[in-house]
Amino acid sequence: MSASPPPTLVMDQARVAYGRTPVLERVDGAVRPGEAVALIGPNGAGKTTLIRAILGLLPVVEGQIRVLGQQPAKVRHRVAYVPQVDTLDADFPVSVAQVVLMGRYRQIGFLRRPSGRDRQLAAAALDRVGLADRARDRFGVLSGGQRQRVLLARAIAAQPALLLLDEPFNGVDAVSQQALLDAIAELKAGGASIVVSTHDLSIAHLACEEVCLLNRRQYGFGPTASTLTPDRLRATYGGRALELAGDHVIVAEA
Ligand SMILES: Nc1ncnc2c1ncn2[C@@H]1O[C@H](COP(=O)(O)OP(=O)(O)OP(=O)(O)O)[C@@H](O)[C@H]1O
Repeated sequence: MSASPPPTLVMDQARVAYGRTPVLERVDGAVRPGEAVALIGPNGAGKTTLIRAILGLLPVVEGQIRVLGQQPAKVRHRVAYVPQVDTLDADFPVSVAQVVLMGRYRQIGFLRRPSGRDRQLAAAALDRVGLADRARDRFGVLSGGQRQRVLLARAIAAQPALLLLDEPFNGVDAVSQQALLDAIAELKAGGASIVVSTHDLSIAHLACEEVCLLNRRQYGFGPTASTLTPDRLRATYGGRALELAGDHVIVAEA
């Protein structure tokens, strides 16, 4: 029997702070190649903060976070990040193809010209999210869901070992949601590890082997089906109303 591969991401009693203010405590867990974990928690729980710590942009003041066995900042070139789409300036005058090609810059360096292979990888990534026909369009004319798919294509073009997605399904229609889910499944099949923050628990059931329940500290980390229990969710969300719909648990935000 072959040993399972080492985890891409390990969090060990991690505590993350903005200056002196701790935002997250006792975060623990591991994500292996080909697996995805959903970060679940209410507004202000610290999901974006954890993503920023995994990127090496915020200090881990106690415990540790390791990516590919190293400090996050040292392996930043192996990690791709898809920010919340509404944090971006849609008026920036750049084409869809140029946005995707930016995913190659960490590999090629900002001063070198992209090679034919870089352009091929970028074109294949745009095709993967179903937007090959929009390559020449200006990024800003696309819908929010389409922009989210372009940003995922930019991340795919980087061929990351670890992909971090911050609420990629917010305000996205069913077509874009399926395109994002398909692309995530393909990335996992290729051996990438994925961390995705989401308010939509059905996404955790559809796309993630594991979930990490957060609200300033960790309320659970483990296999999706056994960890997303009503009791744990109620604890994570501070007792706010929960509604059970078939397999999916919907949290009604107060
Ligand atoms: N730059 C900052 N300096 C100080 N505190 C911050 C900073 N950014 C965020 N915070 C605080 O950290 C806490 C967690 O915020 P974070 O954005 O990580 O939550 P989140 O789970 O991603 O929320 P949402 O679901 O609303 O995006 C919040 O209380 C927020 O006010």
